[in-house]
Amino acid sequence: MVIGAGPAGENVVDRAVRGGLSAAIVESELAGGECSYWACIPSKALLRPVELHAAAERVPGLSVGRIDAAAVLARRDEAVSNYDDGGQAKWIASVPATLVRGKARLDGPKRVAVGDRVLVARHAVVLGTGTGALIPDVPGLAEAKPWTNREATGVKSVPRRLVVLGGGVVACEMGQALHALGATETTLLVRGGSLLPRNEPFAGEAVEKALRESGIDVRLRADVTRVERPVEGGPVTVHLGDGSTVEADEILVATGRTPNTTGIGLPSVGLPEGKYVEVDDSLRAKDVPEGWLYVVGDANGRNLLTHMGKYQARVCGDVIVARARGDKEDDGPWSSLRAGADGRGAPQVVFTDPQVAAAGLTAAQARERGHTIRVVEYELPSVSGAYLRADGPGKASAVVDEDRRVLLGVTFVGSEVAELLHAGTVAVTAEVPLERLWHAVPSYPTVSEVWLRLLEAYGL
Ligand SMILES: Cc1cc2nc3c(=O)[nH]c(=O)nc-3n(C[C@H](O)[C@H](O)[C@H](O)COP(=O)(O)OP(=O)(O)OC[C@H]3O[C@@H](n4cnc5c(N)ncnc54)[C@H](O)[C@@H]3O)c2cc1C
Ligand SMILES: NC(=O)c1ccc[n+]([C@@H]2O[C@H](COP(=O)([O-])OP(=O)(O)OC[C@H]3O[C@@H](n4cnc5c(N)ncnc54)[C@H](O)[C@@H]3O)[C@@H](O)[C@H]2O)c1
Repeated sequence: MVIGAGPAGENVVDRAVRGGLSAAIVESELAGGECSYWACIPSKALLRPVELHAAAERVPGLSVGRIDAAAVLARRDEAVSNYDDGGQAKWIASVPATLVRGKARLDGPKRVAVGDRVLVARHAVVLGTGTGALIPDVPGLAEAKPWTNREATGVKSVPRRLVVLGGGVVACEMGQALHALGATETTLLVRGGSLLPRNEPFAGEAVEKALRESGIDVRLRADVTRVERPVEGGPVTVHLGDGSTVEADEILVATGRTPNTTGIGLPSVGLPEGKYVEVDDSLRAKDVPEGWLYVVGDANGRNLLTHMGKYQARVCGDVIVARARGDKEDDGPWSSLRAGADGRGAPQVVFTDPQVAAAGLTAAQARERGHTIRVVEYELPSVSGAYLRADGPGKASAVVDEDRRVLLGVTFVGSEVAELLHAGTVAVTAEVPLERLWHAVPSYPTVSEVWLRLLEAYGL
């Protein structure tokens, strides 16, 4: 029994059925989850024309017209299947698995209640309930009915004046997209001293510079004290600690996520509500007797990314099958029955222009974990391929483990660097020795030649 048909829950079902088990999946909203309708898919549909427009403008000889916001929103609607999950329901049926519509809650060991029905699992129950937007406890904010990722990705009419709270991935991506689509007066109120604080510092700096150059007002160390919206649907005023105010037509809250673990019966199995559910590397919830409860995706708080949730789901489905069969389990770090990649620094792309693509550890994280490291960097415009593409500014960095001469992490910042990332994920995950990486020759003149330049910068 799986609760939540987001990308993580759906993939558990797929693996469990492939392994010979039967499965049912309960969904209270749309099969496909947050990712398909209000997160990854619509946000990237909105960002793609923005990045392409900027890329085309950088190439001498091309002149591109204005972005047609109405056409972009129409394509977004197509990308989210007009908020109709018929295609996903069909896919679940084809697995084959049973889709149960309704809000599920645990009702004691292996028991799942949906309305007045109780379904009993033979082997396991898996939670894949995801997260919702976290609204910080700022006086007046909740009453002002702020936009979350849902309203921002589902935007029908772009507000002229937009204020965004936050400086993480959602704030940067949606701030840039909405600004380019018509929010000419966009202000980012960032609590900390930089954007994208989980990445290498040069990444946040590059995105900040690009946002500022496009006309977005980025205010770092902003202390939001109070929000007012006296008339519903009217303008909103944000008060800051220094006495200044920002007035806008809409306010978007992008200050992180909160797990959907309240009201789903966790106390009936001895677990607290409203927290990420802690799991072991086989995705089994800790402190549940007989180990029948698993948690995948955002709800376990390990890595709030679709691809990592799907990875955990593949592991979890296979674990449930192996345990149902009574197979002997290899529990080594690279066992297919353990989510060993989770703690090594998940690959992630921030789809702004410039993009930020990173895998493994940042230099700061590597130092914190006690590694002896050396960091090498290279400017992307000095790579022939990037120059020919007229990619504009960009930079790559690699964190080298000096004891083992392998890469612990890589970061690329620049136009459309997303597709450079998987080579980095492979090198970091497979712990390819630098001396062997030296023989992986990048084609000329591609942007991938930055790999060669990084190794040369290291001294090879
Ligand atoms: C704006 C935005 C953009 C993002 N972009 C990216 C991106 O580009 N790449 C990326 O990797 N990640 C991205 N993410 C993160 C990504 O959306 C999440 O990591 C991903 O959706 C998590 O998948 P999940 O299956 O764990 O949960 P979800 O996608 O949240 O799905 C959970 C499902 O469970 C259902 N559910 C919850 N409770 C119950 C219940 N009691 N009964 C029945 N059903 C229930 C929900 O209705 C939902 O359908 C983005 C996030 C946001 C907010
Ligand atoms: N392209 C992608 O992979 C992608 C895109 C969007 C979201 N996501 C994932 O979704 C998750 C949520 O993204 P997010 O941007 O909402 O969260 P985040 O955790 O990335 O960033 C939250 C930001 O809000 C700030 N903040 C927190 N509380 C605040 C407050 N009270 N006032 C002002 N600022 C405050 C934090 O300092 C931080 O900068 C992330 O884990 C992210 O990885 C991924």
